[in-house]
Amino acid sequence: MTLATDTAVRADGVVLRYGRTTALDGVSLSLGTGVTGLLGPNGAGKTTLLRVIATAVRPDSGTVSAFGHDALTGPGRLAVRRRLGYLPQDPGFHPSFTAFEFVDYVAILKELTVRSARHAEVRRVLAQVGLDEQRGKRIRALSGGMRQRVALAAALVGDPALLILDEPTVGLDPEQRMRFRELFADLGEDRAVLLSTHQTEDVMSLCRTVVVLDEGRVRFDGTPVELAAQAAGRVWTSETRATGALASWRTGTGSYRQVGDPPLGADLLEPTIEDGYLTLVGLRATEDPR
Ligand SMILES: Nc1ncnc2c1ncn2[C@@H]1O[C@H](COP(=O)(O)OP(=O)(O)OP(=O)(O)O)[C@@H](O)[C@H]1O
Repeated sequence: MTLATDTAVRADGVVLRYGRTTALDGVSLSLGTGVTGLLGPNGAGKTTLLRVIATAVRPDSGTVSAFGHDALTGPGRLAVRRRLGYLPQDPGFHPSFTAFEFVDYVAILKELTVRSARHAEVRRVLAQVGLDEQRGKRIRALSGGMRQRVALAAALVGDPALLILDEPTVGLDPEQRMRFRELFADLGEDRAVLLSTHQTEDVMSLCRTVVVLDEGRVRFDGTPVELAAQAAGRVWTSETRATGALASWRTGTGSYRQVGDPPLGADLLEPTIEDGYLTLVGLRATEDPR
């Protein structure tokens, strides 16, 4: 059974504990076609949530479904895995494999059993990430950015309808980040892409929706513009540093840019997505100390 709507993934009330740590504390969200950004401070539960949706770990409670399949049953899990591409933080490279051999190995695990068709698919995904010339190179000889591309190629095998990417642009230089951005935007045109990142610019330029996770809970779920609007009326500029602001720094022009509670008559600025994020996560930290 598949859902008639655009919803690719639905999670409801997902709880996952590691011993005494509650990594996910009742997470609900749904993902449709397009790129969804997942933002959150270190330890917020982003990787855990991606692993749950990628069926790599089972939650203690709650439900997860993808394309209408219950991801927590055996047959449902298999159906989800067949539609899924997952780029984990550590892809488990074997450094003496070539790029081609690694992606081919992943393709075998993805049940592409006919050798000629599988090799054609491996060449296709390596070309898609711009690595056709390097496919015979050993992974140990590739730069960090190229290794990330190999990992992305592996995730793209079989043209999955759901792509889960855990901090794929970490450690990339600006030019490579731009290339990845272009690729993710293309990929998001006809599939659901869930992208965990610390790069608010990636979210602003790419994502249709953004989810902010903090201490295992969804703090925000909306558009990037709506996230920026969380800081409306809370960003201002002044000649001196304000005390008690969430953030305050001297800009290149010599004046201070500040986020927090502005004084009366403050010279307000247009908030960015980063300001919105800081307002959400920073305020929680000061209002609800646990
Ligand atoms: N295998 C594990 N065993 C025990 N605790 C874990 C395990 N994995 C994660 N945790 C804990 O669960 C919480 C959420 O971790 P998670 O890695 O999902 O966060 P994150 O948002 O991805 O962080 P980061 O941005 O640093 O990657 C943290 O407190 C972390 O220490």
